[in-house]
Amino acid sequence: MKEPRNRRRGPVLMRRNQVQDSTTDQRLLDSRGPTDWVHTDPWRVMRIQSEFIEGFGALAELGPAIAVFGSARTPLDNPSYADAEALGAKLSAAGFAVITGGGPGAMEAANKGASESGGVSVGLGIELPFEAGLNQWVDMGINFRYFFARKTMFVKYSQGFVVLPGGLGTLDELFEALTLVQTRKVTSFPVVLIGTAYWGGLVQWLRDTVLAEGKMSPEDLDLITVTDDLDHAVDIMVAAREGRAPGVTPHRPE
Ligand SMILES: C/C(=C\CNc1ncnc2c1ncn2[C@@H]1O[C@H](COP(=O)(O)O)[C@@H](O)[C@H]1O)CO
Repeated sequence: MKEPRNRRRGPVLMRRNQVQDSTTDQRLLDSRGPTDWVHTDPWRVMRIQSEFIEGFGALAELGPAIAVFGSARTPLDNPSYADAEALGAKLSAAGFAVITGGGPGAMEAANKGASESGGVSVGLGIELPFEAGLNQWVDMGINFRYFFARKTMFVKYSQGFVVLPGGLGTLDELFEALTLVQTRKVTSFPVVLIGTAYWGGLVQWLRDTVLAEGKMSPEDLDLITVTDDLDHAVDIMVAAREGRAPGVTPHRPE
């Protein structure tokens, strides 16, 4: 008797009319057919996964790093630009990689300071409708499509946050950091706001209204330092790295 046509797919055996004429590779490489699946959630989940894989892979061996946030609109001649640039240089000199959002303004300045002083200048860019791309001072850049994947990278790979004057994006990053620490979703890390005149009102409102009305704990406020002194900001980050900062445990116990 003639042996029936058969094909194995892993542990599965198929015979007679169950045998497909095409191979798996052939079907993969065939570009004909519907393409609407690229706009479905299961495919998006794969893209999201790939952003985490790329991010974790690229940043895993970065070493100690500080995230610097601040306005995308800070012009070159603004004192905040000079502060961001000097901060990038000082953090590099203290042995930290500098991670920014990779965009213009304060981000560009911090990357410039880090790069020009021979440090590690990282930009985690985000795809935006009006995006200008990664700034020219980013030496290691990753472009994200999803905000939440990008935010995970800031928190996972930074030992502290320094926040320069900024708008809604900067406030979002600041309050996300504080919320993650408050809810113990992340090991406590220092948050330094640069610019007493710019941030003073916000911190006073947090103290006089939010704290006074029992909507937050005093310890949550202890996380924040407001200063005009860049060296003080860097000292706080160094102290946290060495486990010397009050209320701040070293970020990576492992
Ligand atoms: C607004 C303009 C460009 C925007 N480009 C950005 N590129 C990368 N990251 C950005 C960008 N805009 C906001 N961010 C993130 O939010 C923070 C700054 O937001 P703010 O509202 O300006 O304070 C910053 O830390 C980034 O991570 C063209 O000028």
